[in-house]
Amino acid sequence: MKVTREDMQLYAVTDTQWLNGRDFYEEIEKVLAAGATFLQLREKDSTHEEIVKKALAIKPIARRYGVPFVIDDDIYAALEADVDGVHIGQSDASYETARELLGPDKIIGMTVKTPEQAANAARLGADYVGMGAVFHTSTKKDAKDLSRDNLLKLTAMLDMPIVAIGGINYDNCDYLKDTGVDGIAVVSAIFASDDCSEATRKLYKKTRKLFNYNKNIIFDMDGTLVDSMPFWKNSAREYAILRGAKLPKNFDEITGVMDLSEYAAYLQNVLGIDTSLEQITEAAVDIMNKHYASDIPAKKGMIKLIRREYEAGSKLVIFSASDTSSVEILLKRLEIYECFEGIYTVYDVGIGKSDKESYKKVARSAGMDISDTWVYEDILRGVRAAHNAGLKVCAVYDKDSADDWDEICSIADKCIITG
Ligand SMILES: Cc1ncc(COP(=O)(O)OP(=O)(O)O)c(N)n1
Ligand SMILES: Cc1ncsc1CCOP(=O)(O)O
Ligand SMILES: [Mg+2]
Repeated sequence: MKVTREDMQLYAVTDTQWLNGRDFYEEIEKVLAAGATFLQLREKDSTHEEIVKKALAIKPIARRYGVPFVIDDDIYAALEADVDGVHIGQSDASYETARELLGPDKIIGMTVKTPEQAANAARLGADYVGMGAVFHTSTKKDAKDLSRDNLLKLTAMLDMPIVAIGGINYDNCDYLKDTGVDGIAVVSAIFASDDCSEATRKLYKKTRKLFNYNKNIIFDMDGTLVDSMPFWKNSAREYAILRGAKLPKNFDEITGVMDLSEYAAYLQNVLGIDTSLEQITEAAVDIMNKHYASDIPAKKGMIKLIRREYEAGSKLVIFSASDTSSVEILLKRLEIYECFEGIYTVYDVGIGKSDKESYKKVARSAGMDISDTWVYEDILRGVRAAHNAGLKVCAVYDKDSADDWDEICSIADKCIITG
C-alpha cells in the first residue's frame, strides 16, 4: 500500500486514556467520518492480545472510510490483525525485521529525530516518517522537543511523506507552515476533545489550507451520491404499468438486461404498447424526477462528506449519466445544491463514461487541474476511464457493482464503503 503526502494531512493517533468513558470505536468512527486521513492505534497500556482485538474491531471501520490504518510498535499485532502497517520508533523492532515479517506491501512508518535517522529512513525506504515532538506534550512525556531549525534540517533531507507530531493543536499548527512537513499527527487535539467530530472537522479544514491540499472533485450521482439504482430498475415497471400493460411474472428479469431501445421494442412488439424510444426516455426522466424530488436516499455519510469538502474549500462538480433536471432536483432536495459549481452530464459532454476523454473534458471545462482532481464513482467502467485519464479515483461501493468491487479497488486510489 503506497502512502501519499495527502494521507499525512490529518493523522489521528488513538489513546483510550483521553476518552473519559466515551466509546472507543464510536469516537474513532466519528473521527474518520469528520475527515482524518490516517489512523494509528497507539495504546501503551494494552497487551499484545488487547491490541490485536482492538485492531480487528477498528479495521473494518477504517476500511469503510478508505483510511490507512497502522499499529504503533507491535509488528506482530500488525501481522496478526492484518492491518495496513506499523509505526516503529528507534527503540522498536528494526525496519528490516518489520519489512521481513510484514512483506513488501505493508506500510512501515518510522520516527525520525536526527539527521542520521533521517538518512537511515531514506536508505531503508520507509513509507513515511513522523517527526517530533514539535511541542512539549503530556501524551508522551519522554519525547524530547524538536526545534524548528532541526525540523527544517530533517525535512530538507527527505523526499517522502512526512508528518509532524507532539503537542500540536488547532491554535498552534500554523507554526508548521512551510517547514516541509505534509501534515500533523495528533492524539489529544482530537481524542481529548469532548466533541471529536467537531475537533477533527475544524482541524481538517485548517490543515487543508495550511498544507495546500487544493482539491477538485468530480462526483458521480447515481450509485455514488445516492442509492438510486433500485429506483432506475423499477422505473421500467412503473412506465409499463402507467401505460396499462399487463406484466408477465418475469418482467423484471426480462427487462433488467435491456437498454432503453431494446425496452422500447419489447413494449411495442411483445406487450403491444404504442410507444417510442423518445417517449420512454422522457417518461423515465419524469418518473425518476418524482423520486429524486421525494424518496431517493443519499448514501450514508455522503452529505457530510460533500459539506466537509465544500467547507474546506474544494471545488465540486457533478458528472452524471442522468438528466441535468434530475441532478438539480436532487441536489436541491438534499440541500447541497450550493456546494457544486457545475453540473455536467454525458449528454452535454457528448462522450460516455467508458471513455477517458469524458472525464478529461469535464475537468477542462470546470477549470480543474488533472493532478489535483479526484473522481468519486461507483461503476467499474467509470473508475477505469477516470484512472486512465490520469485523475485520482475514490471508488464508492454500490451493491449493483458488488461483483466488480475487487477489480474496482485494484484500480482506484481509495475505496470507501457507504451504507
Ligand atoms: C506518526 C508518529 N510519529 C511518531 C511516533 C512516535 O513513535 P515512537 O518514537 O516509537 O514512540 P511511541 O509512540 O512508541 O511512544 C508515532 N507513534 N507516530
Ligand atoms: C506519539 C508521540 N510521539 C512524539 S509526541 C507523541 C504524542 C503526541 O500526542 P499529542 O498530540 O497529544 O501531543
Ligand atoms: Mg514506538
